[in-house]
Amino acid sequence: MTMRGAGGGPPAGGRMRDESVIRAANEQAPKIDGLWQRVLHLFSPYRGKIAIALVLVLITAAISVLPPLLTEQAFDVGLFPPGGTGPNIGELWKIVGLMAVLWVASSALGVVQTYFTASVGNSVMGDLRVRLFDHLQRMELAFFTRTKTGVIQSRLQNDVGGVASTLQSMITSVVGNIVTVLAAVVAMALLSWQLTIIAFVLMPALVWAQRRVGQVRARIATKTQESLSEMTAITQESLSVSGILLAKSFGREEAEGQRYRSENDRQIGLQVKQTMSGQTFFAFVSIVFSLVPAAVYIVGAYLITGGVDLTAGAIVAFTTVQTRLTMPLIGLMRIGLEVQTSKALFARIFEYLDLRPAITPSPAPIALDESRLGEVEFEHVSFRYPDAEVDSAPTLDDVSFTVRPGEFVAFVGPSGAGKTTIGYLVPRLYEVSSGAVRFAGADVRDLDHDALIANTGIVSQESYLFHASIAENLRFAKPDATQAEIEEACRQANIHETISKFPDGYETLVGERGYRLSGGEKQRVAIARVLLKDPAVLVLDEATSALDTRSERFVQRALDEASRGRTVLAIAHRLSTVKDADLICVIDEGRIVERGNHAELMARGGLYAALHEEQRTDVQPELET
Ligand SMILES: Nc1ncnc2c1ncn2[C@@H]1O[C@H](COP(=O)(O)OP(=O)(O)OP(=O)(O)O)[C@@H](O)[C@H]1O
Repeated sequence: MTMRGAGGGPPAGGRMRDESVIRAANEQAPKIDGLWQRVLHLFSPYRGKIAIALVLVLITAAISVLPPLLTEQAFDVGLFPPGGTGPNIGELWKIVGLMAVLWVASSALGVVQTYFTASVGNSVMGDLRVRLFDHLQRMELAFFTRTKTGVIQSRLQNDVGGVASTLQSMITSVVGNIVTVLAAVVAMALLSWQLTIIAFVLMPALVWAQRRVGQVRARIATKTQESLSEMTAITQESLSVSGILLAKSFGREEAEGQRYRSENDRQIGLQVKQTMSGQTFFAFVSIVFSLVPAAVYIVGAYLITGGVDLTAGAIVAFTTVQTRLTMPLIGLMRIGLEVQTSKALFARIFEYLDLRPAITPSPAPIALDESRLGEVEFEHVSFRYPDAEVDSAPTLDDVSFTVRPGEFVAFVGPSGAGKTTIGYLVPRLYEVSSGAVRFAGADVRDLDHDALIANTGIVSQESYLFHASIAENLRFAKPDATQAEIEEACRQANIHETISKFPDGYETLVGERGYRLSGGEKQRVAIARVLLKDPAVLVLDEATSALDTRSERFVQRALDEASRGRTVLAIAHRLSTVKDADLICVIDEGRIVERGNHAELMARGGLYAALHEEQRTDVQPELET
């Protein structure tokens, strides 16, 4: 059984408001339990590749320990053999040859290992992106009405993209560097344990400082990502066709540019702050490491004076290893810092992944009863939008009606009365607050969701087309539609002739959101699209509103034709389009205040008759011109 009612539903992720609002008050990264376990879990499908990469890392690391030890040999056996007999050239060649072989082998292994890490890192990032995309698609409509599109896009692109480098470096750089460092420490300890202590005496302090810097950077990273979100949102809003149209028609380009510039300035500031927050620390680390050889010479001198057996070769080899250790050690600290910083990004990604859709398909769905297909019933339905004030009047209040298969039921009433909302509740785009919506006799909350969607078609007030060809837009409804089917649907929607006249015909690109088409053309393509889907129940929300009188007549006829044998719930402003409806429900302030056919409602002399009169007198002057 699914949860009933918006109030009884899960604490919908949906409850989350626009992130700029939440974060303004709370600039911390979201708290996610078991964050690192979850990050590690992302790698589990790639265990095999990771194992290969790690083996390669270990081999490379093991190999890298040998050359410094060979350096000692080169000095103490090859160049300055005991006894002062001069260099032993034969031995030196062998040692140098072995060194060269080891360097070639370690570089070759490095290339192969990079392939494995890059492939795992990118695959994990790709999986995360797809998981997030799929998850967001399952979120209820209300989530999208309250969250800026750009903010959603930014989590997918900037946050997931931002952790990419960390994902890759986590696999090998961490393990690789740890192994290199450990091996080097072992080599150093073998050469002289006393000098090793000197070399690492400041390490604990550096690790502590690194953690502090990491925490600061994580906080800055959260702000940076929020700012990036905001920038994406501004770009998405201002540089979309609708946005640019609005800015141009109101002469607001400069103001929009200013909005972008000020967020951009904030972004630059944060990026610089983020980069600089680590710089001082790493400058300090570099100084410490650079001073170690000097300290080693001094301490070495004291040790030799004190009777400790230290050869020149051992000191040179020690400082060679120590210098070679510096880069991996700093690398490790950098990764540590990067991982801490990426925590903020991972937290943002998991925060979205943890959002629970307020509307979920029933776990035990009821199969659609084909014999009752076309029946739609509202049973004492009350509804309040999830974001509406709790004590506000409900958008729909105790709405009940029954539509039998093949009937044409119209919903009319003043603007904002709740007509569109009724249309949304049929395919369960929102959950009723109380009462029930029944489709083919079953509660939509219990019904097989795919069957419900497959048998419902909506032509909404604002028809949305993808930036693709007309044919591709139509095939969205039926991917395997033949050209003949497409043309037939377009003929019914009275758009075939128009499309045929376009130079590219059905291959014409409609432009972003269909802006290359006129309002009427776009509307008719949208109608053709739903006709191609051929659903048992059609919700027409002002489907003919964008059409001129002549075109409207054609489409109306087509819709009448398409409505035959189909249940239609028509939401209309123009009462002329619903005169022949089997039932007209007059909605006012969320309630059905009158119902009946046109003649009955006219005879009643109530709201419907008043609206009719209003429209008749409104239309009159237009007809006279
Ligand atoms: N996502 C939403 N969140 C909160 N309130 C909403 C939302 N969508 C609509 N409303 C409110 O619900 C009420 C009913 O809206 P609805 O779109 O159903 O009206 P309508 O009768 O179709 O109006 P119109 O004829 O102007 O299209 C309105 O007061 C509107 O402001």
